[in-house]
Amino acid sequence: MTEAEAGRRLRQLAKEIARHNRLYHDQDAPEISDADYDALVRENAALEAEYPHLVRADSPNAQVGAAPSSALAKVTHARPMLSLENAFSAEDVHDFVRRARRFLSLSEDEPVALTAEPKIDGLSASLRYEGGTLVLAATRGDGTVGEDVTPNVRTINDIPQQLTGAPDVLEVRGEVYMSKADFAALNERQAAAGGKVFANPRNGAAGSLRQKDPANTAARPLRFLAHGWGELSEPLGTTQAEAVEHLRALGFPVDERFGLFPGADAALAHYAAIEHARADLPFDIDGVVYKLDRLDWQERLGFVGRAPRWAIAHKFPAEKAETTLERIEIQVGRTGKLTPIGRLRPVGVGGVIVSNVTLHNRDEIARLGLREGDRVRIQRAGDVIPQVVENLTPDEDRPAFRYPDHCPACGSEAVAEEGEVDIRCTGGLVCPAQRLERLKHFVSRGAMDIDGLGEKTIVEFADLGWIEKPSDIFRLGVHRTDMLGREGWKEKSVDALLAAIEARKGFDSARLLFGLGIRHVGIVTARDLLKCFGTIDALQAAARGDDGIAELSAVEGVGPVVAEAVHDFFHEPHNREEVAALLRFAAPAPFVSQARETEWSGKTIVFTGSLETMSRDEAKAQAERLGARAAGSVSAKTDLVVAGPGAGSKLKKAEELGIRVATEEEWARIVAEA
Ligand SMILES: NC(=O)c1ccc[n+]([C@@H]2O[C@H](COP(=O)([O-])OP(=O)(O)OC[C@H]3O[C@@H](n4cnc5c(N)ncnc54)[C@H](O)[C@@H]3O)[C@@H](O)[C@H]2O)c1
Ligand SMILES: [Zn+2]
Repeated sequence: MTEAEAGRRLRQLAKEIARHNRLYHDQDAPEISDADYDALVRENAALEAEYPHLVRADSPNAQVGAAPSSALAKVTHARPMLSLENAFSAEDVHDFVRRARRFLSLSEDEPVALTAEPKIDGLSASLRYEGGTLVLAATRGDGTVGEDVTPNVRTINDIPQQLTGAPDVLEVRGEVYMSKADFAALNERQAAAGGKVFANPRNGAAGSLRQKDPANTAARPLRFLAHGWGELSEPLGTTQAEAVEHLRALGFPVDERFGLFPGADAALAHYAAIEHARADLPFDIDGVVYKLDRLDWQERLGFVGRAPRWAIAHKFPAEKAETTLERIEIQVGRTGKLTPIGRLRPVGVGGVIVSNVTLHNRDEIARLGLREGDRVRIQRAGDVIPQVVENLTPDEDRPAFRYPDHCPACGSEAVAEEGEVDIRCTGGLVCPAQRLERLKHFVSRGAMDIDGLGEKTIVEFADLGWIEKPSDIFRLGVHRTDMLGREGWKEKSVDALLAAIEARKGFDSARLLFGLGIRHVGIVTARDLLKCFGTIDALQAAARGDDGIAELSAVEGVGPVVAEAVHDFFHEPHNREEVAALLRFAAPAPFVSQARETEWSGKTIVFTGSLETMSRDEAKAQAERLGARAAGSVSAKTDLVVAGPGAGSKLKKAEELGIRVATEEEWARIVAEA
């Protein structure tokens, strides 16, 4: 590599690592595995070692975490909260001890005692007690400035609010984490409620702690383990082990596997024991942390860059194995996304038998050149789904795996959106894989709003084969007698349901169009489209015309991505048949714009963060009724930003541009008063 190339690569790495730091630490939504992330960091460190004069001011090597979120108040730490240097082998650990010896000028035979304990995969928190009372709790943030999470931390049972016999000023540092079982249950609840699903317990814990509303944190089962301290008005002991024992005596949970060892070899044996127990621990760990026991030595060693010289994290290797990829199968998700799954000849990896791997998407299959029958190396890291990391029998002459261009569940065409790797089935209305989601959406409050047709009933009727597609809802009357014969149905409830359905004939055509569930077509876009074309029939004709996409893109408020989605939808014959049936049975009313002339007419409003009393679509519809336009991104032309909890970059941008920001409550007042 030439020097110029090294410089370019270092710049790329700085940018790339900073992006992953934001995704991981700030948004709690990593895109790559920790092992892949660590590889980028190591590549950066190796290049910096080779070209020390090229080390950048924004070197990832000198940074901790990510800047604190603007949604929470900032706290400047009394003493910085650091990261840890990593070791990946026993040799790295011996090196660490050798470096410390040299730094302290110790003789060869002077023993260097080490503590060793699990490295808990959570997020660090600093708890400040004054006069024995918890007064402040903060996240690490970028190490210097963190986020104030005091009210949130008060909801964690493991953390004492009051201490007896503690130093006047005591900052306890440790890990806020979520157990594996609580994490699985949280994700299940989040998925059922259509909320954010977390990649791992660490992200789940971080997302749960960093809430604007502590009531949200209280609803999440968070725990705490102490492993260190910050500012102190008097020392906790003269050694790490003494100080940790002191914290335990004050009432802080300390992991039972914390131990003191006479030297590196004994500490490494403890590492092996912890690694062996790893799968059975109730929480995720990603390594073992060793610390020099003597605090006077810690003091002298101090820290360099972003990490102390007296501690190191010995990471567990990702677990790997080799086997045969027997088949590649395509699954269709609830939202129509096609996902390739690899069926393997079963193989043991780190104590479990693995027979399936995710192959992610079409690009990943192409990148690895995978075909059925290939020998592959697979990796399982923590509790994540195993993945293929290497194709051991690549062969460019054999034909590549043919990725389907039709949905295996319904035969509709499957397409990728511009710039997207995911391939999706376009036959949403008729695809059995997407049936329940589509039906639920169709009858939902913002769409056809059919009373009495909840999720449970939809599942019941779908199982009976009475409703497969939305138009079947309007033909439910033919099953009236059968319905009456079913448990839980009385004449009154059956007739109420049939009347509610009947009442939706001749209903709002924008709501019907929205109810079709065309990708990217929310209620506002549905109105924009109908404002221009008048009826769904006319819209369909335009979408199918020679210049369909261009014609749709020309509509105010509709961009090329939406235009393409609408075009793809009407291109699919299955969908056209279903739309024709719906127009026949539901006979929607022609579109009438409901916008009023108000002080908000012609203004642009952006909604960001989560809204609690209304759906995003309802909020946009409200804006429309005031004659305003709901936009997706903040620019100098934005007139108002309505920000709910969790608002991120859009809120920040609004603040930078000096744009008016309102809470959901204030927005409700604006709507009521306009
Ligand atoms: N996948 C991604 O995109 C991505 C992005 C950024 C970071 N990461 C992961 O995060 C790591 C870097 O994050 P980091 O800077 O927080 O470093 P780290 O998590 O590897 O180590 C430092 C942290 O370990 C914690 N810790 C847990 N148990 C401890 C114990 N017993 N004693 C002392 N400290 C303990 C402390 O909170 C400390 O801040 C990477 O190694 C990577 O695995 C992943
Ligand atoms: Zn399909």
